[in-house]
Amino acid sequence: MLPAGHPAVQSPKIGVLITNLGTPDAPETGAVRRYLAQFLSDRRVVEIPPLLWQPILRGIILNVRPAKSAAAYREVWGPDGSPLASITKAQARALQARMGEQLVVDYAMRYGNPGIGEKIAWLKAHGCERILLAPLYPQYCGATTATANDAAFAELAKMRWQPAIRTLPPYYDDPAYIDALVIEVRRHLAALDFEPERLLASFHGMPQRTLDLGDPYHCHCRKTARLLAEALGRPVDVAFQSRFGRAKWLEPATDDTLEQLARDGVRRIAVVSPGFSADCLETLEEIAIRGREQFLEAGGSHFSYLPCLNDSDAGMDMLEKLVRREVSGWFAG
Ligand SMILES: C=CC1=C(C)c2cc3[nH]c(cc4nc(cc5[nH]c(cc1n2)c(C)c5CCC(=O)O)C(CCC(=O)O)=C4C)c(C)c3C=C
Ligand SMILES: [Fe+2]
Ligand SMILES: [Fe+2]
Repeated sequence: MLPAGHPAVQSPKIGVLITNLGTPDAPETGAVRRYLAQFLSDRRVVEIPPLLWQPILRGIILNVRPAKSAAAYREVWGPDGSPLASITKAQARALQARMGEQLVVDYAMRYGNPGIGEKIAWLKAHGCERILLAPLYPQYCGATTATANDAAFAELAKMRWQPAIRTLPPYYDDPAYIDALVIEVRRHLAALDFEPERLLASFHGMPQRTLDLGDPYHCHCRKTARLLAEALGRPVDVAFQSRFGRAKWLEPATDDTLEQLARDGVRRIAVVSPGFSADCLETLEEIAIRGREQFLEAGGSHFSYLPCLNDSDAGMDMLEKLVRREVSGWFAG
């Protein structure tokens, strides 16, 4: 109890920084090259010694890939820019509206703009003495979750007077997340004009070596899919997309799986990407455009890509719940 007449303890201002991977500023070769140079120089993403990797990256990849990727980005670019950027911005806005003045909500990107360091500095300058870092990856991966936190801590390393920090844990098996997926999958399936024979969950891949070294990502993806299948009461197939480079990646690969299913006689399929909190190049171009072509060319007749949680009511209910849980210990009692 506070002594009579003692002013109530003031809660310090709390910031919430949601982060995602990042995206180029424009669907043009130069912008994509700058983005890929930053992304693929991250040693959490490509774990090849820089003396070996940088000549390959600068000599080959950054000369060949940006033009191809820019063309893919143009296929999905919207009036508000890259889908990943516009959806992440909408999520931050919706979360701010739900939290009211209790919290300052902002968003940042690990690669490209707006950067994580700049937003941490901004939140601190605007009086946030406590900041929740929320990398929006349900499944933990060193190449996504950890590197987002690294970028924030690199900014803190420059500060004499740091804010206090919490990081959002992975939420791959959190009932709030599974519930949100179930609501959205059911809603989108109900709107289809066909009944899919199979539901495929396509997660972003990573090198097999990362799993062998102890990264929990693969296990997290598998558990999400199992819980989703149990909650939906129907089987969910799992595959890993977006293979990059020559090393062995997690299997089965989404493109091979789509072709194989069609060859095996599956005609109608729905694909969902539970590992992406926002639709992006990897879902809208690789799955919804190219995946569809692959499946139909291999003999399928009906294909539907079910959107990510994005800023849907169910997705925002989940995010609000996860964030409230993390910051609740920060309010003066
Ligand atoms: C959701 C989790 C993700 C993991 C795990 C991940 C690992 C990973 N990615 C690459 C290489 C690339 N990824 C690219 C795009 C991209 N990746 C994710 C998410 C994860 N990546 C997202 C959300 C996006 C889309 C960005 C957008 O602008 O919409 C790309 C760039 C696109 C391209 O040129 O094709 C590359 C390259 C590696 C090597 C890796 C694991 C180590
Ligand atoms: Fe990726
Ligand atoms: Fe891709």
